[in-house]
Formats: sequence, structure tokens, C-alpha cells
Amino acid sequence: MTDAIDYASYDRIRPIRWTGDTLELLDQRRLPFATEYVACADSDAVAEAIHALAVRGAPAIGIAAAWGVVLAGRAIQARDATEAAARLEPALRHLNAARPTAVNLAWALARMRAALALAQAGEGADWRAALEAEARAIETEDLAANRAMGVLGASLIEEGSGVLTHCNTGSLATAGFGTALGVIRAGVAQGRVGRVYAGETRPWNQGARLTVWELQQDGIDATLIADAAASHLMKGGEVQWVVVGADRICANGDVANKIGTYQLAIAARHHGVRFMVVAPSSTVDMAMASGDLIEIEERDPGELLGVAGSRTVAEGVQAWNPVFDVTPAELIDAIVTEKGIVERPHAASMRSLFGGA
Ligand SMILES: CSC[C@H]1O[C@H](OP(=O)(O)O)[C@H](O)[C@@H]1O
Repeated sequence: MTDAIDYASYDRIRPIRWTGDTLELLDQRRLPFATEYVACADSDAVAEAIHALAVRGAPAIGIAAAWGVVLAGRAIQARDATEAAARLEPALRHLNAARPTAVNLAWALARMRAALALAQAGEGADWRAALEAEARAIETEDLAANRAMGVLGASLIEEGSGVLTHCNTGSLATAGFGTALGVIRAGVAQGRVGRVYAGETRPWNQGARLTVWELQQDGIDATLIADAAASHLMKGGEVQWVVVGADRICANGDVANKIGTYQLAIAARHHGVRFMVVAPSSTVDMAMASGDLIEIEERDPGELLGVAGSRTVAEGVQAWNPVFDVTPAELIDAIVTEKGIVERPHAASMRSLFGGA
């Protein structure tokens, strides 16, 4: 069934470009009406781009941070990998502080630290080359994982199904092809997904500005709905699966994802719609026991007070802007990763696929 998928045709959108000297990031604040790249010449610029959502999406921010470490390595002098590790630590901590919820950021930085430790063991081998090789490996592994998850997740979906997705989990949020959007792409190619619905995903509108634009580039018809229309859509029987991404998957199967995911899971269970979470194993955090321990990022309330720069709320009104929530494992029918599928996840089934912390 994978021969139905022309993966190369999904590679048109490249949110992260390493030029050899700088990191170019497709500015997702400007999409879909302007295609502009932010050129980052140092790791601080990468950290700022991650915090400002010029680049966003759990896997994508990990990949960008890895290249940020490569840029930091270009900016220091160090006799060997041991000295480099000490001199680079402030830059890694600054990158890690850019956003708290997606574990992929910390996971990628831990991979970069490990690459330095390995170079250290190699008696001061070319540690800059080791960092660049690791950043490239993180990126290529993510693309391979997405392509594998696409087919794996699609295999759960019966022919002609309707699917609702949330936020953006496509090429813009990853090294390519996407996580939940990869399942939708594979499912459409195989005739398993017949109808695609995307929630606008207030307040940053990742669904309205990014997901339906990505699918349009693929020639895939998607219907945009207001977040508030999701339960009404499910009640009408048009949707058999809700398919979403993740920012952190805990040891007991609880999942942090874009705000609004939790209420989609509640509505899905009420209406007999199945709920699938799709994420690479770099999003699994077996060291975090449950979702109530996850730090939920709260962003500027101003993101709620207007749209595209024009204010929609009266002056002086208070707003609260948590941008993630936690869906408990008992509301999830399947967690799909490149390592395999955990159906009806719980601590034991998570351990059997991912081992202990
Ligand atoms: C495959 S992206 C995973 C995840 O990241 C997004 O958050 P954000 O747009 O704030 O970076 C969203 O929660 C996606 O589901």
C-alpha cells in the first residue's frame, strides 16, 4: 500500500533550511499569504524564532534548536569537545527555555549534548562536524518516522472515513510529510480517508492559516470548521476519527497537545468517534509519569484580543491564553508512533513499547 504514496510530492514545503552558514526558517506568522524566511545567524535568533512561533510544531522546534546548537558551535573557540560542551551550555539552556511544553525541544538538545560527549570520547575529534551530523540525523530521522507513521496510522482507518484534525501537524510542524497530517495524506492516497475536516484552532489559527493551506498544495480538499462546530459535526456522523498530533506523551499515555484537543476527545468519546494521536517517539516522555505534571505554556493574552493585527475585544478586557491542554489516556483509542501503535494506552502498554524511563 505504500506504493500509493508519492512521498516526494509532499516535499514542496520546507520550513527549515540549513544553508551551511545560517538557518533559514519559513516564517509561519506570515503564511498563508506571504512566503518569507527568517535567516538565523546565531542560536539566540533561533531561540527567538521558536518563542515567537516563526517556527512551530513539536518536532520542528526540536530540529530548529539542533541547528541552533550548530550555529552556537560556529561562534565559539574551544580546544576540544569538553571545553566546547562547557562553553555551549548557556546557548543550549537559552534554546531550551524558548517553549516549555513540547518535549522534542529538550529531547533534541539532549541528543546534541550526547553528540558532544561522544566526540569527547573520540579524543577531541571534530566536535563541530559531530554537531552538524547530529542535527542532520535528527532531521532525517523525523522525516522517516513521519512517513512510517502515515501508513501505520492510516491502516487503522476504514475506507471512505471522515477525519477531523486540529492545529497543524504537517510539513510545517516537522521535517516533512507530518504526523497526524501524514496519516491523513497516506489515508487519502490509499482511499481510506474520504472527507477531511480541519478546525481553525483559535487563537493562533494554525488550522485556518496552515493546515488547509498545506492540504490545498497537495490537491486534498479539506473543509475548515470553527472549533465550536466540532461536536455538531461529530453528531451528524460525518466523522469516524479525530486525528491529532502531540507535544508530550507521558508514561501513562496522557497527551499534551494544542488547546482544544481535550474537548475534542470528550466529544469524540460521547459520539462514538475514535481518537488517534500521532507523534514520533521523540515526543514520548517516559520520565513524566502523567499529564498533570506537564508545564502548560501560557502565551500573551493579546493573541486572543484581535485577529491579524486588528483588535476585536474592548479595551480593558482580561484574557487567559493557555496554548496546550492534556487529554487523559482513557479518552485515546490509539497512539501511533514510528515504533508501533499503542491501542487504548495505559502505563503497562506504554512501557511494553517504549520501556521505562
Ligand atoms: C506535529 S506538531 C505537534 C503539535 O505542535 C503544535 O503546537 P504549536 O503550533 O503551538 O507549536 C500543536 O500542538 C501540534 O499538535
